[in-house]
Amino acid sequence: MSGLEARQIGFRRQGRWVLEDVSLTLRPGELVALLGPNGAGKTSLLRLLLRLSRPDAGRILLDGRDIAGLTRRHLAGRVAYVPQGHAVAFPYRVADVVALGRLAGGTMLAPFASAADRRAAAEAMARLAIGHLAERAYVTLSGGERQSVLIARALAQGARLLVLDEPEAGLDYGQQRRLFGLLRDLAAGGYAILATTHDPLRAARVFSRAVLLRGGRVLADGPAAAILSEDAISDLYDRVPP
Ligand SMILES: Nc1ncnc2c1ncn2[C@@H]1O[C@H](COP(=O)(O)OP(=O)(O)OP(=O)(O)O)[C@@H](O)[C@H]1O
Repeated sequence: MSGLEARQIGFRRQGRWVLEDVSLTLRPGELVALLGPNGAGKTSLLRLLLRLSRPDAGRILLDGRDIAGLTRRHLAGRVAYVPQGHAVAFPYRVADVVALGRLAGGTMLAPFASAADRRAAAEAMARLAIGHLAERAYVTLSGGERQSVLIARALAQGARLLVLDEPEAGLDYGQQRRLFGLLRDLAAGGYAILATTHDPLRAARVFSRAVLLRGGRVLADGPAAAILSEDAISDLYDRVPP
């Protein structure tokens, strides 16, 4: 299968299963929301998919191959991570932060960006309409601008699977609308996108699929509009986990 697949993942921390029997697929063209109350295990799952942690049970496959055996370069060429904009503070110009994506994908030979790297970074910035920020220092940007830069960095990386951690955090309404419009366009263009979100009502409208996680287990997985009913949302957030 082309894409990412978690098969019956288990993840233990301090003698407790943080994730148990979690299966999930992410295929080209899908825009998948990962929802769940605080502590449900969303971040832990993202970290496993990005190979930042190793599962204690089950396997994670990328294009049918276990990610445990892939080179860092191969993985970064396929899967890009977009952290929360306010969580990272690069001490660089915006154009350099975007070009860092080329380094992650192994297409840029450190420490200098080639003409092709600069072109890829410029294209990604144009796509996010942030070309005018290229010479600004990243740390001086607003939350929305930072989020756009981090998505541009992921696009410059060349990976077609994007994993985003609460991309709407800290963005005003207009910026959120533009962000989700962009994610939809990318999915329509064949990108596979998985994003955590704390906004089930928007997820029902915008995402093609939703995966509901509670107490480290998958509660539901299916078409976002169908499974994010009012009852399902209150079941997800209002019931105390076992
Ligand atoms: N390294 C660790 N050691 C101990 N407990 C951990 C560790 N990592 C995660 N946990 C626990 O696992 C559970 C899931 O955490 P996780 O951060 O994945 O949840 P989350 O769904 O992302 O929550 P939030 O919405 O608050 O960000 C929490 O109870 C957390 O305390």
